[in-house]
Amino acid sequence: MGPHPAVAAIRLAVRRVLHDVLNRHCAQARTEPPLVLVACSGGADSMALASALAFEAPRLGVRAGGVTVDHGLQAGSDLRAAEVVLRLRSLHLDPAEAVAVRVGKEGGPEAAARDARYAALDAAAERHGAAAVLLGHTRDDQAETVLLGLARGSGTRSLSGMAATTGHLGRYRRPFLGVDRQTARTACLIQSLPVWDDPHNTDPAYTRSRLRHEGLPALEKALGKGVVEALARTAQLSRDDADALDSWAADAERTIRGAEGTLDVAGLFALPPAVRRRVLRRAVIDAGAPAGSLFARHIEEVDRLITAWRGQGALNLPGRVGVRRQGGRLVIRQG
Ligand SMILES: Nc1ncnc2c1ncn2[C@@H]1O[C@H](COP(=O)(O)OP(=O)(O)OP(=O)(O)O)[C@@H](O)[C@H]1O
Repeated sequence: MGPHPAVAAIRLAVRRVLHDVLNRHCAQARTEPPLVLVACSGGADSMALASALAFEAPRLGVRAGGVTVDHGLQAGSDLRAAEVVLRLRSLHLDPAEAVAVRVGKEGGPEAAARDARYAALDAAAERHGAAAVLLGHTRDDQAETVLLGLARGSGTRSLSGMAATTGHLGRYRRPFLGVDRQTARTACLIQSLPVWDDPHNTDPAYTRSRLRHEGLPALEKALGKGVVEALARTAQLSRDDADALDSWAADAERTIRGAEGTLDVAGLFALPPAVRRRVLRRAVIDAGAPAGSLFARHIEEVDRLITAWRGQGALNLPGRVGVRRQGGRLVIRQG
């Protein structure tokens, strides 16, 4: 008898990614087997991921380990991290380690914890020479990300949600973007994997938690099942659109950029708005604005300097970046 369908589904998802990691590794003419780490919070999604990695890796000649990050935000978080390490070891993942981080305040508590976590995962990947780090984001997480983007009035890039492959040299992989959360949970149950339920995930103080427990169920009630799948599909379609527009913008930019920090207004004006906004966003980031603090409304303000005000106009953006219209040029500079 084969494995339970939920277990088969998570293993297949991981196998696909490992094949890809192996192909890339071989293309680099490496002789030693690649190391793949799972980023594990101890929650159901990443425990299911750890179990599938532990099962598939030895069959494909891949070394597998795990890292858990202790954000130090709750009492006893160090004990929990130590327990996650024991669980990873019991799956024969080696290395298995806990990394403690200091969470700053920049951008709010959730963003600060995320930044600290990725910095720690990057450092762990470098330390161990890992070819890839697996993250347990599921299709439901993807649907939530798309809905949050819609509610904020975001463009196609934000609506494309999380990428399956991302980070330095495509280090981060999300094998479960096509797997729903219930499947991951069932796989944990079937395999008797102990999981830790993060209280933040059910705390109505958090937007994502309200969306998960109230918003999406209400949508499904109104529109029928399949909303999560449809939103995840929207993410993929938006990603394709955003990639195409990005490459159009990169081409356009070459002809529109003048001396350092200037753009040709007539050239910008001739572009379709979606392409123009991309060129502007890149120019503003290049001038020193932090990408994370730059929202669609900022770029719309810059855009209005080109489309609505003829001749003059100036504005200030995050990162002390100033934009001013000077005749036929848009000057974007920090300072
Ligand atoms: N403390 C942590 N240590 C290591 N990896 C983490 C940690 N927190 C999150 N991750 C990684 O990021 C992924 C997404 O985490 P997030 O908390 O947003 O989602 P989740 O749906 O609650 O996942 P999980 O059930 O695995 O906790 C996790 O599946 C895991 O791979």
